[in-house]
Amino acid sequence: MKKISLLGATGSIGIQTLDVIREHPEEFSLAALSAGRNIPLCRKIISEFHPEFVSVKNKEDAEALRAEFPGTVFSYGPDGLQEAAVYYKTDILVNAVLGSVGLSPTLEAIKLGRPVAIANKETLVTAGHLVMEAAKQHGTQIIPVDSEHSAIFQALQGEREKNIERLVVTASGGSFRDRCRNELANVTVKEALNHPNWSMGAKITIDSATMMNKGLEVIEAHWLFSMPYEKISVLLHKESIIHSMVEFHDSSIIAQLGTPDMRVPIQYALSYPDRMPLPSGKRLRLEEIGKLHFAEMDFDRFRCLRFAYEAGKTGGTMPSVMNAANEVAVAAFLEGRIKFLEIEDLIEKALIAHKSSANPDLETIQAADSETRKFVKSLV
Ligand SMILES: NC(=O)C1=CN([C@@H]2O[C@H](COP(=O)(O)OP(=O)(O)OC[C@H]3O[C@@H](n4cnc5c(N)ncnc54)[C@H](OP(=O)(O)O)[C@@H]3O)[C@@H](O)[C@H]2O)C=CC1
Ligand SMILES: CC(=O)[C@@H](O)[C@H](O)COP(=O)(O)O
Ligand SMILES: [Mn+2]
Repeated sequence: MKKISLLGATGSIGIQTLDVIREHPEEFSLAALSAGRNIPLCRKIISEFHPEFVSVKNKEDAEALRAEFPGTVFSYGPDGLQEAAVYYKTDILVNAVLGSVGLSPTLEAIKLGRPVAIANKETLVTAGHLVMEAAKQHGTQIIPVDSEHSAIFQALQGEREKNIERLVVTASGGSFRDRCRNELANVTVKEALNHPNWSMGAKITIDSATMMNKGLEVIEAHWLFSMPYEKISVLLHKESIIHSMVEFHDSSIIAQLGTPDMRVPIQYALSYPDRMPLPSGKRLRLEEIGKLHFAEMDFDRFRCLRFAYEAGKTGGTMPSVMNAANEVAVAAFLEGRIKFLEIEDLIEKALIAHKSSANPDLETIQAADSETRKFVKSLV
């Protein structure tokens, strides 16, 4: 029985992680969780899974829940998130919280040598050097949950790093993949949230439409697989059937395929190195799909992807600045305060205004993050 600590239990990845736990009651149980503001859902999860420890965003919510569930320990805020991540009875942390708030709890779990199944891509983008260094130092396993990185991780099983020619990260193209740039000026939030293949949280769905999601994933791949940016390519693949690939020196390409169902990479991260059935999952039938399509990435159409390669190559605090600017800009777009194309304009302004500090520690990263948030908010 693997006891799980789940950060972001009320989100898209969190809910699908609970689906996996529900399908395998003999193998997995939920020992600790964190939620944000969705208290009705949090309440339902507690009633079904009986976790021992729960953290929520606000103190008042924690107090109300404590009165309702006297057998559970409650906490709140950033400290609570951290306590949930390192809860002493858990065997693995699933980090499915949204945004750079996921960084400190991940680092704390790594220091305990606790395996981390990582969905929260902002952690690796902002502090990949600290995360991977700490994981090496403490012998902690970092297992990717993001579908592309899970695909690469699976394709690399039994392979040697020295034989890799390049990683190929596939991209669906997002909600506006069939529109040119001048058709994007007045797109609505509702249109942007209509992803062609995946059902995901709002923020990542917008990131997918701007191609920032792929930018974050390129940086994530750089750290997870210690691969130089020159050896990471992005390929448009509109069906999201091939979740990513690895090309080797001998020209062989190994790909991982499947239906667009995040429960598969989540379950693989939990059962790794084993595999388990997923009874309610739909099997891929290529004969029903017929054709798969591929196209080269256009960096002028998708400017955010260019920003991400540049920020990643610059390194230091630049990826944190890009990420923080993106988080603020996407939130402003979702609230209807800016237009879609202003997301990339704001990110560009933040990147231009910032002078990167090399090899930053956690405090420097957090300072760059909060200064950027202030700067971008002042422009919105
Ligand atoms: N969705 C997907 O298919 C994929 C997501 N990812 C990554 O996984 C992460 C989560 O994505 P997703 O599940 O879509 O996001 P959602 O927005 O659906 O869920 C986010 C979760 O984080 C919680 N949360 C948000 N802000 C805070 C905060 N400040 N403090 C504490 N908890 C907070 C939310 O709580 P509440 O709702 O209760 O307020 C919710 O539980 C992201 O980094 C994303 O890029 C990666 C691959 C695929
Ligand atoms: C499910 C998942 O991993 C997402 O990151 C997904 O890949 C988004 O798809 P695109 O960014 O390719 O549109
Ligand atoms: Mn992904």
